[in-house]
Amino acid sequence: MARKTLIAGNWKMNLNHLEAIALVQKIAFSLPEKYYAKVDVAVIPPFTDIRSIQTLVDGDKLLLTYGAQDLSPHDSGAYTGEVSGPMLAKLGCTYVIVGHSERREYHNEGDELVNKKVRAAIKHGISPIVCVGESLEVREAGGHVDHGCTQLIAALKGLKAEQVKEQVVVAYEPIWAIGTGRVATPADAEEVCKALRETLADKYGTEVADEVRVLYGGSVKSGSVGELVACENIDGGLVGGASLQADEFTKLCAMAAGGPLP
Ligand SMILES: O=C[C@H](O)COP(=O)(O)O
Repeated sequence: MARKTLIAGNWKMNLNHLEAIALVQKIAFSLPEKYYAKVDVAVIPPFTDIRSIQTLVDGDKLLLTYGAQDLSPHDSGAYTGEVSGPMLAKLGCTYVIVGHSERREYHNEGDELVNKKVRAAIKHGISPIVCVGESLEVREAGGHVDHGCTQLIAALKGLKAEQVKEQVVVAYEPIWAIGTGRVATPADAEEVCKALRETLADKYGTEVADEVRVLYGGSVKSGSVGELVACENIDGGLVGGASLQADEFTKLCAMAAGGPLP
């Protein structure tokens, strides 16, 4: 079992391409290269920033990777406003977020569409960061574990074990913790992340489940990431607000790698 910690910064609908360049440069400048041996760092900007970030990463041989926040289930055609897997692959995206609760809620994305998007990502060699997570109502009713596991099974429907093992990243994001400042306790996050891994083991075998990275997301900060990634089944963070500030994000990545910045 050799799962490398992943910190992915989901910028959501923030920062134009000039601001994106400035932030990536600051991150690259502030996070010494040695930390990348212990933690994979990714930025997930709006579509309009990706080309600028690609140029920066390629040109300066930066060690961080990048991805997109969504993709179309279709490869091309008359789908106004959509961005396809082949387009993202051509831009060198390593990851794409699929099934984020904000897309499920504001764009009515259901399990079937999430599954199609996951398959589109895999088909084009992009790792889907598959988000699952319950509302406060579901948690208070005690249904959080079942909810996350059911969402995960639906999202991965039709995938081969090899594809899950090599390409899928899972993110447990309880909706009540997103953007609220109310981070889940390590024990609460670990409970669900462990159950998600067990679900993967039941369906695809332990060899697969042991390789898949399961992240936690929801108000993760530099002060909380250490105890989260210390949990056996939490392999990193999907970070929203804290990924928009270079100082906080680099500190967070360093803490996830096991030590503070020098
Ligand atoms: O994708 C990221 C999550 O929605 C977490 O956002 P947050 O760190 O601002 O709570």
